[in-house]
Amino acid sequence: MNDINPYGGGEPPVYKPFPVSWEELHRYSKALAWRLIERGPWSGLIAITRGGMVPAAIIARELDLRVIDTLCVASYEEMAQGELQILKDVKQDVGDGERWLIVDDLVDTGKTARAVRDRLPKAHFATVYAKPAGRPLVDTFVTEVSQDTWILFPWDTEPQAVAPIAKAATRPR
Ligand SMILES: O=P(O)(O)OC[C@H]1O[C@H](OP(=O)(O)OP(=O)(O)O)[C@H](O)[C@@H]1O
Ligand code: HPA
Ligand SMILES: [Mg+2]
Repeated sequence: MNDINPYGGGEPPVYKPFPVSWEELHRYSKALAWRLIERGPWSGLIAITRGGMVPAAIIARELDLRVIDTLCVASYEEMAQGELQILKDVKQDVGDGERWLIVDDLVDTGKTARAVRDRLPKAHFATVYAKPAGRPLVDTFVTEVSQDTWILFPWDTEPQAVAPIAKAATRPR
């Protein structure tokens, strides 16, 4: 198994890297929009910052939604999960969230989704990617990846040279 911790330092968690390109993210976000249009109509969309803003923009365009709000949540510092902080609440009067769509890039442990659902219990929670621990908290998603996967989003990565697999596999760690 490959292991990654692109940020270096400390005890690196061992994950399978799962790189995602802009094109893939666009395609999967559009696939999510196809699933969501059948569940509408929606009063508007709430993006969970920051990762949710990219799929939210694509979904809002596809579903022709123009009322967009944000719920600003911070939980991870690089790859380390910290204490979840709600930095800014929804500004729009959305009540219990009924007929509102919440969009995030992924659910991992489900901690973020649980905090958001506690605030907006009737809203529809949608993500592009889901790991098994968080999957029960999502109403609609597109792609499941294993819990020991780290999804590398295009905004967190840049192309760089890598050793051939044969050389990397024999290199002492
Ligand atoms: O299911 P969980 O274990 O809670 O993890 C999922 C959340 O973690 C990431 O956000 P992060 O807090 O890293 O902030 P960011 O969106 O600004 O990158 C991701 O965008 C999800 O919102
Ligand atoms: O797999 C992931 N990738 C990027 N950000 C994340 N935040 C929680 N899990 C992940
Ligand atoms: Mg996030």
